[in-house]
Amino acid sequence: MAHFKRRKIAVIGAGFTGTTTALMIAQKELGDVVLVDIPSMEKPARGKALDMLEAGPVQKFDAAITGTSDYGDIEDADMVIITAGIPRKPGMSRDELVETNAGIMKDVSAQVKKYAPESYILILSNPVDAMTYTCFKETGFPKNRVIGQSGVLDTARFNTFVAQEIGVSVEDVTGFVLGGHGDSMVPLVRYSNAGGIPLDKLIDEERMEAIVERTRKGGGEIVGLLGEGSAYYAPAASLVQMVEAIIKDKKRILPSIAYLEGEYGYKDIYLGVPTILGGNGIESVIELPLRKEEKDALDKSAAAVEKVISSLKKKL
Ligand SMILES: NC(=O)c1ccc[n+]([C@@H]2O[C@H](COP(=O)([O-])OP(=O)(O)OC[C@H]3O[C@@H](n4cnc5c(N)ncnc54)[C@H](O)[C@@H]3O)[C@@H](O)[C@H]2O)c1
Ligand SMILES: O=C(O)C[C@H](O)C(=O)O
Repeated sequence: MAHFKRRKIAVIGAGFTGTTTALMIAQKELGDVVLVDIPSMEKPARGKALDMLEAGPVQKFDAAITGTSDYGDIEDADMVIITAGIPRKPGMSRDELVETNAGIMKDVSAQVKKYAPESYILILSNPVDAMTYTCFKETGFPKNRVIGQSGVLDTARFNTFVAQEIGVSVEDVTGFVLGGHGDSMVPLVRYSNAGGIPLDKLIDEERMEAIVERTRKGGGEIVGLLGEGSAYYAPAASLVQMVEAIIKDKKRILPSIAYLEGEYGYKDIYLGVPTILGGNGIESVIELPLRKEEKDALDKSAAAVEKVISSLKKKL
């Protein structure tokens, strides 16, 4: 007889992005959440989990949320979201986090491989393209189950700025951002629209270029304003959209950091591309024809990611 159970979703790193993601998952009743942090942070992780749990009766959600430092508690998780790692400080690039966060990513990946070998992994820790590559190599999981988040967030930023510029609902704006999660990411204006209307019919070239530039530097803008730490509300919302696409087998067209084996002309790299996200994780990568200037911009972004990955390859 069938016995239905809630999904088990592990969130590694009980900091700003991890806890915000956990709360949003619970609010949407996507599954029970296990929040994991290092032993010295176990008590705060348990405290935050309990606090969120107690929001359930008010907000009317049923989801168990627990905090722990014991990786045994993620056993047989259906999905693992990795947010463990340090954020950048004002003036730093994400790539400067690579040494510290690669060490953390290796440790976490080994634990996920041991305790949740069938899980789908979503990675947030920066520099996220290279961290997703690290997790892929360390776990040996198939590429459809190791997925990085950046494009949903970068597109959300682009959509926000476009909607503000033309004074319309964010719901009507569909942006499109390709490439690595760095300042050379590639917002593709030609494939973006508002209510189906191409953006060049609504926004002049100079204003559009300013929006593209602001999108590229969107993470840094928030790092500068916060003074300490980096963005977490929109990153968490972006992760949750990807979790939902997979758990509900929605087959959404969303940008993911995917392992490429020849798509767009790149091999053995993780990079942001349009994908179909469904019950099997990344079910396919959508390849689009690019104009020369678009492909040049993507090449530049891929080269920046490749440089960070190469620095890690010797140690993987
Ligand atoms: N890809 C993106 O779009 C995106 C967006 C936002 C943040 N980020 C990145 O996500 C990471 C986390 O950001 P944050 O704001 O949550 O930082 P944070 O400092 O608030 O939280 C990170 C947590 O990870 C924990 N941690 C460290 N090592 C661990 C380990 N081995 N196991 C379990 N937990 C461990 C820390 O104790 C801390 O609680 C950063 O690297 C940040 O740059 C990426
Ligand atoms: O900017 C950062 O360092 C965090 C994250 O990658 C973001 O884009 O908000």
